[in-house]
Amino acid sequence: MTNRLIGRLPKVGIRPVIDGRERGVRESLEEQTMNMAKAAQKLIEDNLRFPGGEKIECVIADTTIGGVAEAAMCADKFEKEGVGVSLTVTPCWCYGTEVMDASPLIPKAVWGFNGTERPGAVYLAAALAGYTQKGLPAFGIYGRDVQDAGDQSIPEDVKEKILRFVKSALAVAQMKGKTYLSLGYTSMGIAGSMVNPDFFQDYLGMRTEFVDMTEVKRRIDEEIYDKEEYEKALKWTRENCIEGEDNNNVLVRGDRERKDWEWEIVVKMTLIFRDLMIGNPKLKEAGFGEEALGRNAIAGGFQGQRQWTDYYPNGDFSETILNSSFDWNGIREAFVFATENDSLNAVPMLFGHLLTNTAQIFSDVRTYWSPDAVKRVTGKELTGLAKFGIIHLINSGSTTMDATAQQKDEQGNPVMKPFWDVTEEDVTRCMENTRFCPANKGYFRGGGYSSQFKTEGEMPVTMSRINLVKGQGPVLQIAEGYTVDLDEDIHKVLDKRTDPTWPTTWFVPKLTGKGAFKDVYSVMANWGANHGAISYGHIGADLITMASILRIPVCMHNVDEESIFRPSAWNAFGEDKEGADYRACDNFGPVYK
Ligand SMILES: C[C@H](O)[C@@H](O)[C@@H](O)C(=O)CO
Ligand SMILES: [Mn+2]
Repeated sequence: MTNRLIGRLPKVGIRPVIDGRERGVRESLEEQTMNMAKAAQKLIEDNLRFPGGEKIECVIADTTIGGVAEAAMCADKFEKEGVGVSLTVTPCWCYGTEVMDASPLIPKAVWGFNGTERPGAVYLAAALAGYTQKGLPAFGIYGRDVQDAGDQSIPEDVKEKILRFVKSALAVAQMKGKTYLSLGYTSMGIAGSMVNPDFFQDYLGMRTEFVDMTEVKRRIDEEIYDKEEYEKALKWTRENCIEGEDNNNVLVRGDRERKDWEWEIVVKMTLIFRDLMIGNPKLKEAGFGEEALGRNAIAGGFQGQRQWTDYYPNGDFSETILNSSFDWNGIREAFVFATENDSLNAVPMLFGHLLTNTAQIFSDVRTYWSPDAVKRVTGKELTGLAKFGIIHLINSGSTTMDATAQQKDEQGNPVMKPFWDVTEEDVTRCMENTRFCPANKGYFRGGGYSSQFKTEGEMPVTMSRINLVKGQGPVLQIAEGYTVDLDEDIHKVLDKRTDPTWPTTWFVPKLTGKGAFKDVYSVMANWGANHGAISYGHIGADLITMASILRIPVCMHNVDEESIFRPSAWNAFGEDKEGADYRACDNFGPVYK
């Protein structure tokens, strides 16, 4: 993995299951069944990638599976190969529970060919009944239109479901066994930064590691970082990061000497945060074997406020750099790193990163601006997508530079790309459109630099968030929408009354006219905490699928009902999808408990 995580990348295991009756039936089906497995493999390998850029690998069982012995041989192979996701395929009748995948920890789907010469779909129904009865929820995939027996193509609706399942299940498999690194603990009484090890362990299969912020200070003082990289990083920062206006009162402003020292500290903090997450072989060469190992962290967060920031430069610069798809070493996979150690925002950032392979935005969900309020303070009307009101996403200068909307696709549209598609020009534009302003000393006595920019373009995005509810457990909320580029004269007035040293994204959710999505105000009012994780693209349906694999119910979303894809067992909990989701998640409980 690019970000040097320990452990193999999970593979996708494909199980071609077959009618085991030899002397005619089985033989006539061997080729067609294996071909389905090969077609699924091609579809998956051609379309999906890991966030580190690696190709997805599929493993097909050595033989078709006609009964229990062959199912066991397949399970054995999958275990040796490190399979983390299971897809069973078949065109025909098979012996439901005899050929089933009985491993409780691996997400499962079954694709039954919709033909009529052989009963693939009726097997699917029998198989899913078995999975449900045994408490192993599985996704059922069954094309809408009947295909002829010889047809080896995969219909579009089946493709969509296979890819949605595999993408979500691989995201789940990648988190398992990895770490959330909590640097410091609770920031300003924010509940999400009271990192809950039971949630991580039971629902995500993850470890939580706690490191006191004094460790960062020790590494600064004892120079435990790669000094060569530090010189390179500082030079790059001086040459490429544009220092913004100092908005502090002249009486509290730092002089040039202090500011230069702060730059040095924030660069060191960035190296140290990263090394704490994933280790660094260079530290071993320098005699720090223990520090060289890191903590296998797939996500992390830094408390910062207040003990650290009252005394030392804040984490904004480091958080921005880590969350961006590039730094002094070039273009690379973005890290998932939460401001204020809000682990319940880090988790949806991690979901978004694993589902889209792109950098994630961390923001306060700060203000709902109604059209009337905007008119009152600016004298101007909101128009276009913004006309029913906007939500101000902004945090203390810690957001990924990928969110400047300066990365462009081939048509010149603003996008946020997986790092392997990010170009040098994209990086230059992101940097040119970002200022690093001396931090607001009222909040940050120790100074530091906050990234400041405006998301300058219309992009489809999805905001999400996990909240923990005592007695219920975790719930996920999802709002698909768009970033909007407000007229500069409206933006300036609204931004100035908030904090002109921070990065701003103007967000408009898609409205449905009902419930939490009745209007923009209701979305803001229904948001469960002060933060949101914002991911490029409309990924609500993928998040819903992923949440169901993890047994996390979704309490609010604006995704079309037709795109909701959950294990077939959810149908047994009633026709109202939201209520059924809660009941099913409660019934099956967290996967790793
Ligand atoms: C500087 C302030 O303390 C901010 O960090 C604060 O408004 C928040 O971001 C709260 O989440
Ligand atoms: Mn915040």
